[in-house]
Order: sequence, then structure tokens, then C-alpha cells
Amino acid sequence: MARTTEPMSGAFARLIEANATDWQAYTQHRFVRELAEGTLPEAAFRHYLRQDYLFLIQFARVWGLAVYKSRTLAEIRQGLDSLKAIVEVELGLHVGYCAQWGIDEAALEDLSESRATLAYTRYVLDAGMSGDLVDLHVALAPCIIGYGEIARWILQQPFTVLEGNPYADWIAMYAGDEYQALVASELQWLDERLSALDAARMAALSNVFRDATRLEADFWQMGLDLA
Ligand SMILES: Cc1ncc(C[n+]2csc(CCO)c2C)c(N)n1
Repeated sequence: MARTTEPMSGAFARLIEANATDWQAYTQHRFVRELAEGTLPEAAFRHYLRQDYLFLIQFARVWGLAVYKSRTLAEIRQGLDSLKAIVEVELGLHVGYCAQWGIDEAALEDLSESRATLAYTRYVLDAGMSGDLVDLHVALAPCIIGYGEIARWILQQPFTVLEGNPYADWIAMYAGDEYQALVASELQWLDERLSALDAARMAALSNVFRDATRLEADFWQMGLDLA
């Protein structure tokens, strides 16, 4: 597991700096702290897991949109690989993980989307539809890069308890090398694209990043509120 955090220094880091308060409210949310301590009510986590299943289905559509918004074969492949990863691997893992928490597949099929799930997923889809591939990736950054940072942050906190923590598997998955490598490659993709943009374009993207970050924080809050 990754135990150190290299401070980000590329163009993407400027989006975080410009939205530091929202970013911290998301990445250090009470849900995240209680997950780290192992004190999060299990009902909150179960609710989060159920809605996350619906979230992942919408994110498969987001990667389908990324394929459509691509300009090069390399970009199409990248979108397709992510789409296949969600549909063929991540959703299956999620269903298996939910089963460990006593949530069976039939219960997942029966769910309706909460307002927080609707707002966040449709926001990302709209950012991609009304913008270009960079808008789409910036809207995805709180999800992909945020979860990586959250897992690394958790491992550094003095209040974090991994032994006997019912959420230890969840933390280990996002702190693990495989997921952290995905975060690093997304960060590199964004740094390359963002470094070529002017201030006005960066300001517009900063708003997309801020909105998506707030909607991620609302997703945590949804878990706490319905517990
Ligand atoms: C609310 C919420 N936000 C982020 C993730 C993490 N996540 C979801 S899909 C994906 C990969 C994108 O291709 C990642 C990293 C989550 N599970 N739930």
C-alpha cells in the first residue's frame, strides 16, 4: 500500500489549489474519517454501497461518452478499456463485495437512484456532452484521483485503525498499487492536456472540477444522512 503522499505539482494541482476548501470538504469528509476509524455506522456504508452500484452503471455510460468524444484511436482505446473495466470487472467485484455486506444482487437490481446519485452522475454526463474530452476527464477527476488521495490520506492519519476495521478492505483496495497506478496515469493525462490551456479555459474547467467535487461530497453526505 502507498504510505507516502508526493505533493502534486503539475497543472492539475492548480485545480485543487483553486478549490482547496471544497476539495478538503470532500476528501476529509466525516464519512471518510469515520471509515478510517472504523466507527462509521454500517447502515451508512451499506447505503453508500447500494447507491455506488447505480453510480458505477452511470459511469459505464460516462466512458461510453468518452469513446464518442474521442478524436484519436488512442483516446477511443482508453475510453473503451475503462468502459470494459467497469462493465466486465468492477461491477462484478462490487456485486461480490456487496454480497459480503449482506446485500444480494436482486436487492441491487431493485434500487432507485437517490438524488445525490442522480445529480452527480448526470452532471458528469452533461459536462462531457456539452464539453470536450478534457471537460469529461476533469469532471471525472474527483472520482478517480479523489479516491486515490482519500485512501492515501486515511493511511497517514493518527486516528486510522486498520485492525478489526470493517472497512479495511475498502481502504486497502483504493490504497493498493493497482488503483494508485490508475490514479497516476490519469493525473499524467490531465497534466499533459491542462498544461496547454490558457487561463480562461482553465477557469471554466475549474468550475467543472469544483461542481463535481461538491457532488462527490454530497455522495458521502447521502450515506450519513440515510444511516
Ligand atoms: C461515489 C464514488 N466516487 C468514486 C468512486 C471510485 N470509482 C468509481 S468508477 C471508478 C473508475 C472510473 O473508471 C472509480 C475510481 C466510487 N466507487 N464511488
